Amino acid sequence: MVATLQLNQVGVRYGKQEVLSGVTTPVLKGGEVTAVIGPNAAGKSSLFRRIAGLLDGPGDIRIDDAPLKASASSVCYMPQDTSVNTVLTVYESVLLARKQGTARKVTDEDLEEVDRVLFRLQIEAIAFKGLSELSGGQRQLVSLAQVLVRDPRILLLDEPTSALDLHRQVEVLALIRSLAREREICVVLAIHDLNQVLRVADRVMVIDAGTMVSCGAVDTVITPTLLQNIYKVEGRIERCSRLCPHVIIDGPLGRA
Ligand SMILES: Nc1ncnc2c1ncn2[C@@H]1O[C@H](COP(=O)(O)OP(=O)(O)OP(=O)(O)O)[C@@H](O)[C@H]1O
Repeated sequence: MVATLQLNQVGVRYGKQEVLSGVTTPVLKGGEVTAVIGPNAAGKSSLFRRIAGLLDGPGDIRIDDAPLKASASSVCYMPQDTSVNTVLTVYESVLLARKQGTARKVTDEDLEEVDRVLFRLQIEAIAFKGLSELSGGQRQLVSLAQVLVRDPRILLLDEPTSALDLHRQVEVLALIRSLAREREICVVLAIHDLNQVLRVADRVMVIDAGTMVSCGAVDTVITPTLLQNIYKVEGRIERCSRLCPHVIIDGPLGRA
């Protein structure tokens, strides 16, 4: 069955401070990638934590047309901060993530799935390294392995490529996109690089100052007006010789 996610008037408060309010989306469908963009401190991570069930707040979150509480196990969330404090190896941590929340014994299928995910992320070579010995980029790839191995229906990725080199960014985003299609899972990812958004996303949600200011097809949302209004820069969207759209920034607003 194709996964679905829908938000209705969703908000987040920290104590008395409201940092997000009234986020309402159309039904986000499995097979699609939705990019969440917006300036620093706009509320993107808070939205992810709310959908992951880590924060309470107003509004209704429905997964596969059921309330979040009934289907929380379908959601896997990769936070922005992937720092670790553990003596586990990469392999152990990914296997533990696979078993998370269950008391059952490890099966051959679990081991095969761990191998498969490490292979797809091309991190088999570091499988038996300790997590504390990894570089920032390696740590981010392992965090990604830890969520992918759980076979999520709703995959929430908060800046999953921020520590990766360009080659890895392109590969990982292509992998995420093909996993969304293959497994019909609903992927929602926060990402700052608008050119990567143009490559990977089917839909874009823009969060600014705690509200959702638009949600729609990539080419209708990523426009010179968005660059001006949200990012305060002058820019254009142009197609390269292979007809792929690219964002070109001319400079800060008023000084281009
Ligand atoms: N645990 C917290 N307690 C209180 N306020 C918080 C907490 N976490 C975040 N905030 C505040 O909520 C607002 C939104 O933060 P959030 O991390 O959701 O933004 P973001 O859009 O993900 O930003 P960035 O792009 O910089 O990662 C900010 O003003 C931030 O200071």
